[in-house]
Amino acid sequence: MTPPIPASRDRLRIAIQKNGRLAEPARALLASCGMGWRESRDRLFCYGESLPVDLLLVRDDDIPGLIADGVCDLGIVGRNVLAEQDGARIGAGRASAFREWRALGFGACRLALAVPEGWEWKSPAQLSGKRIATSYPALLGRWLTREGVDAQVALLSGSVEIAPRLGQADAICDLVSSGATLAANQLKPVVTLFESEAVLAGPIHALDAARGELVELLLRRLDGALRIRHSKLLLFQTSRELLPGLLPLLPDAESPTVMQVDGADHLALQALCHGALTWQRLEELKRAGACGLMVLPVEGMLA
Ligand SMILES: Nc1ncnc2c1ncn2[C@@H]1O[C@H](COP(=O)(O)OP(=O)(O)OP(=O)(O)O)[C@@H](O)[C@H]1O
Ligand SMILES: O=P(O)(O)OC[C@H]1O[C@H](OP(=O)(O)OP(=O)(O)O)[C@H](O)[C@@H]1O
Ligand SMILES: [Mg+2]
Repeated sequence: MTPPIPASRDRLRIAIQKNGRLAEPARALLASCGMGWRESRDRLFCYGESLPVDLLLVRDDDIPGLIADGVCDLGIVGRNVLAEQDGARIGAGRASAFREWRALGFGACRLALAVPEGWEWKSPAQLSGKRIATSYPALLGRWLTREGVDAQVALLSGSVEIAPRLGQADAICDLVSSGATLAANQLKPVVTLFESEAVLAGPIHALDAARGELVELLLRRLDGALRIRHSKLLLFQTSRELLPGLLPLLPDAESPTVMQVDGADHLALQALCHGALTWQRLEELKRAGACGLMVLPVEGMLA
């Protein structure tokens, strides 16, 4: 049965992308914080069953506005979208209404200025009097002002890379990840304006007490989930004599616990490692005197 959208605002509401690049990773991250949902048949709303936290499934561009209007409390969105819309508000003389609360470590990309491959790029001054196509007029405008460049901005909502070939623009400013789309359109990136990743966005001001408590709980779980995301628990045994030679091989280990087993000389070590524990690393540890090496996944962590 389709769950009704609760009117009660003592539940928390988080907006995430319905479809697109951030949709699945955002859901997976929230699920790793212990959230489970019942989804409406139209796939626009998810009723939180394990916590009083519901999801709104929307276009990513709508997320900052939903937070600004108080329709939802938090959202998961690209920093690029958040910064662009904040810049647009400020440009229109309005106050900021949302901000980044946490960086989430996925959806990495950059906003870059790209020019035709044949251009010999020397400096931003070359763009004076040129037309630049972009979906990010506020971020581009801020950069042009800072560089003192007087260029024309052509606003496009997608397929920006094709604009120079269509004679619609001389250069572009768009998101780049692998660079494949630029290369396919005979363009080259020349300046990075902005580094982006998915972020948890929320209002500028703290939420009221009831929802504030729920947010605190969620943030504690989220911080734990983010910390252990790429982490593993490493266990091994060694002798007291060899331990000083092993510790420098674990620069990414968080406060290793050393325990004594079978008399003074025999030790067991347990450490949460944040870097990759490759076969090569394990073999190096073994050569340095570690034995009984074990790598275990970490399901949860509460500091
Ligand atoms: N090539 C890329 N690689 C990695 N992350 C990207 C890339 N392109 C965009 N992103 C990030 O993912 C976010 C969502 O991108 P997506 O293409 O799904 O958005 P969209 O087409 O605007 O979706 P919607 O239908 O929700 O409006 C972007 O705002 C950006 O933060
Ligand atoms: O550097 P790359 O790895 O090639 O990625 C960059 C492309 O990815 C995004 O578009 P997307 O594929 O989401 O299509 P869109 O035009 O619908 O946004 C972005 O707008 C670029 O066009
Ligand atoms: Mg969008």
